[in-house]
Amino acid sequence: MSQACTLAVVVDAPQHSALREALSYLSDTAWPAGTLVQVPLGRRMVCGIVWPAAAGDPEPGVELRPVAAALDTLAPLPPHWCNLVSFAAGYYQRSVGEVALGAVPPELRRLDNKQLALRLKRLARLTPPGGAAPVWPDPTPEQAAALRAWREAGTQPALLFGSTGSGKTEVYLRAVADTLAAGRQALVLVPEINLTPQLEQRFAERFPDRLIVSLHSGLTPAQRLRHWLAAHLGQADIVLGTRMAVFTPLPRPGLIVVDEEHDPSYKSQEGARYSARDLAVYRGRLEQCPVLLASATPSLESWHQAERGRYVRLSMPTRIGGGVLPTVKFIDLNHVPRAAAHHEALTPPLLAALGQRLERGEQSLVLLNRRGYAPVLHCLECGWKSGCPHCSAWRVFHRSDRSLRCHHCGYTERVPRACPDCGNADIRPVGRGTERLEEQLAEALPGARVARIDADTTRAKGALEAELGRMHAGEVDILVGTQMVAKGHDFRGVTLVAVVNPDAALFSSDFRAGERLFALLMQAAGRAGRDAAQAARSEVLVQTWHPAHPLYQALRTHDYEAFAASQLAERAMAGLPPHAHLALVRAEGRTQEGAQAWLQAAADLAGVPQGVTLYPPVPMSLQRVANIERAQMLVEAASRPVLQRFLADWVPALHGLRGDHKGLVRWAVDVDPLAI
Ligand SMILES: Nc1ncnc2c1ncn2[C@@H]1O[C@H](COP(=O)(O)OP(=O)(O)OP(=O)(O)O)[C@@H](O)[C@H]1O
Ligand SMILES: [Zn+2]
Repeated sequence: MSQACTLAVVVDAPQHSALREALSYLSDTAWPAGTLVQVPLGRRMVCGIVWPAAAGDPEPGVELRPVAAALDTLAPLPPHWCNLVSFAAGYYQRSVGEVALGAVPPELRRLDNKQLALRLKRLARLTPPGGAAPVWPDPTPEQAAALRAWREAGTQPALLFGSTGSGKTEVYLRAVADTLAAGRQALVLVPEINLTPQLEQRFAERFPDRLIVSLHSGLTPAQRLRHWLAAHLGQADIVLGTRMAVFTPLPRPGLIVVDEEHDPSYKSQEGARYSARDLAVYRGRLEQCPVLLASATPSLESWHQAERGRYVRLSMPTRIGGGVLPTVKFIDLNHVPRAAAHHEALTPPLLAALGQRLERGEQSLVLLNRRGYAPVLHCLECGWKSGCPHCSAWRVFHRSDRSLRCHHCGYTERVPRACPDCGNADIRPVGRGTERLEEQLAEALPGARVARIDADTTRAKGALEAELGRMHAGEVDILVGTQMVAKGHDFRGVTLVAVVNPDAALFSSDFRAGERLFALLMQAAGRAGRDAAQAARSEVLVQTWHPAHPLYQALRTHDYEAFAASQLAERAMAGLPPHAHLALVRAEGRTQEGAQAWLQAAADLAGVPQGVTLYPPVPMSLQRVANIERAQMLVEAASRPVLQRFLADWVPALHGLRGDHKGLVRWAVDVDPLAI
């Protein structure tokens, strides 16, 4: 057989995770970069992608093996796609192969040319649904100005900073229309697609003659493959997806929208811990395509970029219809009778406000960011608490199935009838979660139609859509829920948003906790008074022990800008992002000492350059999960390039440390971590 050339191929090989670059294979065809291939690795046959890199010289004495097969029925992945993947792998310190193969549908890896040809043929059946000619509302003056400024911005990233209910969606729908008219494709990223079934509907109505596909983890493997192929082959004009969709190959990219760009779910929490928002901005630059970030509460990173003029800021302070934002009031728990304040989530003023909405036939939203019935069970006799035997956490009491469940490792048991330690029958729930709150509301307000939305009530397929549908149809008076109810919904009948007690985040050790809480409360507040006719009597009630806290005062005046300015000033003083750049090295081991010893050994390997600080290893705040001890070490640098250069030198060497540390289970680097 003639073996004409050597190809660089990336493979996903977890057992060789130190293999960060491409491997060399022989091939008698010079497959172009971006071609999927089957190659031998050890004794296995694995899927790989031909990479646009010079194939390295084989080590002397090593015989190169041939490419076994190429999936050449598929158009090669475009060069920009390969560049994006290479960048992401380098930036987040993972192997190119892991990121590359992780970004193609798993189904694709299993197909041969014949099977793929069949799928491609079936793809022709994907056609736009058609439908009535769309009705486009006239843009408001603010929307029109934002669009003008966006068109002038060209390929400079834009931050669409618009109040909740200011009609940001309408602006990017128009931007998408521009893009399609220019013959290009639009990629629209949203935090969680299931939370916004309305959005897909809106896109379908506006673009009846265009093929719109979605990409998210809720699809079947076959659907995911079909949608991905439609995007890659240019058949789909619009791709609507969650963070994973940032890697969708597009032959004619013309626009990337990142809606609710502040949302933490854009940052992956496993594998390559990438930020889809940051990669979207990088991708825009790479492909010379505009990027539109939208939020009422931008991340401080994006806000900072807008302040520095790197992003064009498009402001839309006014709500559609001219409605005002709801009045924010605080229920000072210090002034509520003590028993009521400590033991009941529902203070008399809160119940009165809810009762008033019931009388008027208006809807209320009650936010409590903790699911389950109670966070812990407690024995009044001996002090036993429902700890998880495998984690440093309490197990949560779920009343619906009378279980004690660990939310970290999943360990579940039936609730004991009596205290497992002393046999006392009087064990009680302490504190409350949404399940208990729902029960207390139903008791306190007989006749009210109370519903609940959280991760427990929405596990079944279609359950969330059904509940949201009932809410939109006015069949629910009071909706209780976690942060899921605060996001993006265009509820028309809500005039009261109550927040039971969000204080914990005020005193968190995590420097981003304040930013997250402020965004959550602003977003929750944004669900009230969206119908301009009801806006003036809409209210937000926050129950708190600290009504004078500056965060709450900024919330009272809906003043994101003041909040952002004070936070950024604090972060500048403290040397925190976006004024500094962080990475976390995490180690998990059978013992805490083992995990920390590995981190210490890693630190000893580092030649720490000027501008980089390496902090000592410490236990993570949730120290043990599923019997694994966790520790972390913070790396701080004055600038992004300094951090990147340091990590690029240091992290590859850490792969060699493993052998000396038997107690180590795994380790990983988190670049730009969300929480520390
Ligand atoms: N120009 C317009 N004319 C009439 N109605 C509009 C216009 N623009 C938007 N709307 C309507 O106003 C409501 C709020 O718009 P939208 O949901 O886009 O707000 P948003 O800025 O995305 O809010 P949030 O940040 O809270 O999600 C929607 O019901 C939308 O249909
Ligand atoms: Zn556990």
